[in-house]
Amino acid sequence: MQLVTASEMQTIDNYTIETIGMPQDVLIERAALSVIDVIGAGHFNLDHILVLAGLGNNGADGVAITRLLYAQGFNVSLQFVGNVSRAKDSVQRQLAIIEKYGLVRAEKSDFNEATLIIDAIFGTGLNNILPEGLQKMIKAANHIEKAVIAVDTPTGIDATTGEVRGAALKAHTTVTFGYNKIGLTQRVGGYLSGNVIVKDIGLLTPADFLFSNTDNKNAPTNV
Ligand SMILES: NC(=O)C1=CN([C@@H]2O[C@H](COP(=O)(O)OP(=O)(O)OC[C@H]3O[C@@H](n4cnc5c(N)ncnc54)[C@H](O)[C@@H]3O)[C@@H](O)[C@H]2O)[C@H](O)CC1
Ligand SMILES: [K+]
Repeated sequence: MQLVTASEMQTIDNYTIETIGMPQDVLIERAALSVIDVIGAGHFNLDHILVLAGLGNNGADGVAITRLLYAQGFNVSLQFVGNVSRAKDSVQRQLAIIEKYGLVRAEKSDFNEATLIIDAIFGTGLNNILPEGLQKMIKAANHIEKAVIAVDTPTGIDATTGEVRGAALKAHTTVTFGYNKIGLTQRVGGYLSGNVIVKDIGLLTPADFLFSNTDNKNAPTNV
C-alpha cells in the first residue's frame, strides 16, 4: 500500500480542493463519517465520548465528528485545545453549525469520566514541538490508559518521520485519510498509532504525482 509524507498528503488535499473543486467541507464531512464508522464498529465503550479538537482542519474533523455523535443521541463532549478565536475558518464553520444543534462546548473536561477519547487536536499539519501544557495533558491521558481513536494521526506524532514532538497520545486505533502516512509505520509513530485504518474520503491524486516512498514492503495492511 502506498505511503505518503505529510506534505505529500497536503498537496493531494489541496489538489482535490483547488484543482478538482471538491469543497473542503465535503472532505471534512466524509472524514468525520469515516471515523463514525470506526467508533460504531463495536470495539469501544461509548458511554461518554470526549472529543479533543485543535484549531486546524484536524479540529474541524473533530467538531464534525462531535455533531454526528450528538445528532445520534450519544453522550459526547467537545473540548478545544487552544484559543478557539484563533481557529481556522473550517473550524469556525463547523462550530457555527454545531451550536445551532444546541451543543455547548466543555471548557474543561475530566478525562476520567470519558470512556473514549477522540483525538482531533493535530494531524498532518503538526510542524513543531507541542506546547508545554499540551504535552502535560497528553502524558496524563496516556497515564490513565483511556481508549483513544486518533483522527488522521495521533497528536504529537510527526506524520512524515514517526518522531514524537514533545509528547504523543497513544492511540488504540488511528483512522487516517486517503493514504497511510510514513510516520504511522515507523519509529514511535508505528507503535503509538495502534491499529491503523485507512479510509477513502474522496481525495484525488494528480496522475503525474511522484511519491517519494516507493517501498511498500513494510506498509501495514489496510485493516
Ligand atoms: N486539507 C484539508 O482541507 C483537509 C484536511 N483534513 C484534516 O486536516 C488535517 C490537516 O489540517 P491542518 O490545518 O493542515 O493542520 P492540523 O489541524 O494538523 O494543525 C493545525 C495547525 O496548527 C499549527 N501547528 C502545527 N504544529 C503546531 C504546534 N506544535 N504548536 C502549535 N500550533 C501548531 C499549524 O498552523 C497547523 O496548521 C489532516 O490531518 C486531516 O485531519 C480533513 O480530514 C480533510 C480536508
Ligand atoms: K489527531
